[in-house]
Amino acid sequence: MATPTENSGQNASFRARLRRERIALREGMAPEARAQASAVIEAHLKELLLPRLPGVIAFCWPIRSEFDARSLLRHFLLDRGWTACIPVVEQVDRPMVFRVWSPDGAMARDVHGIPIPAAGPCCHPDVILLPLVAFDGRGYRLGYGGGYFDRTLAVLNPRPWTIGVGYELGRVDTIRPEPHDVPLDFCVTEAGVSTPNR
Ligand SMILES: Nc1nc2c(c(=O)[nH]1)N(C=O)[C@@H](CNc1ccc(C(=O)N[C@@H](CCC(=O)O)C(=O)O)cc1)CN2
Ligand SMILES: Nc1ncnc2c1ncn2[C@@H]1O[C@H](COP(=O)(O)OP(=O)(O)OP(=O)(O)O)[C@@H](O)[C@H]1O
Repeated sequence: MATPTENSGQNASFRARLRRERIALREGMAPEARAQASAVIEAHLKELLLPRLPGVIAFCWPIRSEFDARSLLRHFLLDRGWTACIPVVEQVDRPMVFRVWSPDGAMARDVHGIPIPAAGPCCHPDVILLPLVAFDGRGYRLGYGGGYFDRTLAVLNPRPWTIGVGYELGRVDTIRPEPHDVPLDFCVTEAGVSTPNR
């Protein structure tokens, strides 16, 4: 029988392989297919968010062909009273902080080279849009393997609503969750809004 160390080693290589595979699939999407799926995702996010009272919403600056939430924010949320913010990695392997973003604000880069607002107050999001590399039916997600969202959700009090956002090509039977993985409240893809079944 495998020891726990062997199991966690196998899990780590399974997750690393899944990440590589699903990032490659996403980056290989045809531009028209991505645009079409993105428009549908945006419509589903509107269904989910617009009936709510405006609050503070966190999103990630899109990299590596992730869904781009900026049009939703610019055209539907900011002028209805929502405030947008972006997670900032200030220190490697530490929880992230959130910095208010506005469309015309200056940008800088975090320690991983991801665009972040150059300045601006910190805030506490009510809702977070989390990019998905892979996800499963129980609402567990894989990102780029930094553990940043799990670390951040472990310390955010009150806990924001978490909405995983990605393409159907990220869906898998199981990401093989580990004890630190925090499940999502919702997953939104071009196939619709799903409430994870746990
Ligand atoms: N657009 C976007 N921004 C985001 C996230 C995300 O998923 N998407 N994050 C979600 O949590 C956080 C950053 N997560 C990261 C997790 C791991 C690595 C990382 O290990 N980078 C390696 C190089 C990776 C590579 O070569 O591709 C490194 O910097 O050494 C970077 C960022 C915050 N910002
Ligand atoms: N709450 C936590 N406290 C301490 N370490 C953590 C915590 N959450 C995650 N980690 C560490 O981060 C590592 C990477 O986590 P994981 O593989 O879940 O990343 P990910 O969810 O894909 O990344 P990201 O959130 O950055 O997109 C884990 O192996 C674990 O060691």
